[in-house]
Amino acid sequence: MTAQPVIRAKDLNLTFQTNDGPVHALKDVDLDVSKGEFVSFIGPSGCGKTTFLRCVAGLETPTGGSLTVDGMTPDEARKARAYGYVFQAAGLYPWRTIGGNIRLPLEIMGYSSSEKARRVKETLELVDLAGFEKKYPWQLSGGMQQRASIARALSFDAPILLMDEPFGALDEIVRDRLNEELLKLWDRTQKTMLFVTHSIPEAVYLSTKIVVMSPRPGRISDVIDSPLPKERPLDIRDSREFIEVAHRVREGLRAGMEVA
Ligand SMILES: Nc1ncnc2c1ncn2[C@@H]1O[C@H](COP(=O)(O)OP(=O)(O)OP(=O)(O)O)[C@@H](O)[C@H]1O
Repeated sequence: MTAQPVIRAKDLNLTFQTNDGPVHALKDVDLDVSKGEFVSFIGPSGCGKTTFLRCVAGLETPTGGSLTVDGMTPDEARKARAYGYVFQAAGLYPWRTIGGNIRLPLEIMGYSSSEKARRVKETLELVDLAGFEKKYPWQLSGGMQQRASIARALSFDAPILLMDEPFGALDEIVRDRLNEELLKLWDRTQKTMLFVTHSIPEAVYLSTKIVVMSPRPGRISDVIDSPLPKERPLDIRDSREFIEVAHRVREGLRAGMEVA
C-alpha cells in the first residue's frame, strides 16, 4: 500500500519581482512527499530551498502550478496549523523562559492552562530538556536552544515539521548528536519532515528522500530515495551504501551547477 502524499507540488513556479528584474526562485518543481517521510532539500545558496519551504507554509504565494499540504491549500494548512516551523537561528524570546517560549504558540491557540502545562512537559521530555523549563535561553548552549526551538514547533503536535537549516550554526559534534536525536524523535512522533541543509552527510544520514536542487532558476535536479535502513547508528556513515548515496548527491549538485 502506498502512503497518501502529504505534500504534492506540481509544476510549481515562483518568480519574485525585484527592482533588478524578475528572480525565478522555483521552476517547474514536481514533488510528492508521503506521510511520515523524512525529506531533505540540499543545494547551493539561492536555489530556492527556503522559498519552497515558505510556499509549503503558505508564507509565499507561488506564481504558477499547484501545491497541496495535507490535502489543503497551503493557506488552509497554515490556518489549520498543519505544520511546525524550525528556523536556522533558534529564535527564542530572551525574556521568556524555555517553558514560556514553548508555551507561546499554545497561548496563541488558546489551550487551557492544564493542557499547556502538559504539552510543555511532554515536548521538553521529547527533546531531552526535562528540567530546563524555568531556564532562560541564554543559560542554554546553542544545541540546547535549538532543541528548545524544536520543542516549540512540536508543542501543538502538527503532523508536518518544516526545518530550515536548524543545525547550520552548530559545531560538528553537537550537530552529530542532534542528528541522532532528531531521527529518534522522528521515529517516536511519526511526523512528516521537510529539512533544509547544506551538508551532504547530514542529508544522507537523516533522509528517506533527498531532493537535490540547482540554482538560477531553482529546480530539482535529482530525487534520491535512500536505500539506508531506518535504524541508523552514526557509523553508518562509513558504510558503502552511505558513501554511494553521498556520491550521487554530490554528482547531482555538480550537474545542477553545470546546467545553471
Ligand atoms: N522576498 C524575496 N524577494 C526577492 N527575491 C527573493 C525573495 N526571497 C528569496 N529571493 C530570491 O530567491 C532565490 C531563492 O532564495 P532562497 O532563500 O529560497 O534560497 P536558498 O536555497 O534557501 O538559499 P540559502 O541556502 O542561502 O538559504 C534567491 O535568489 C533569493 O535572492
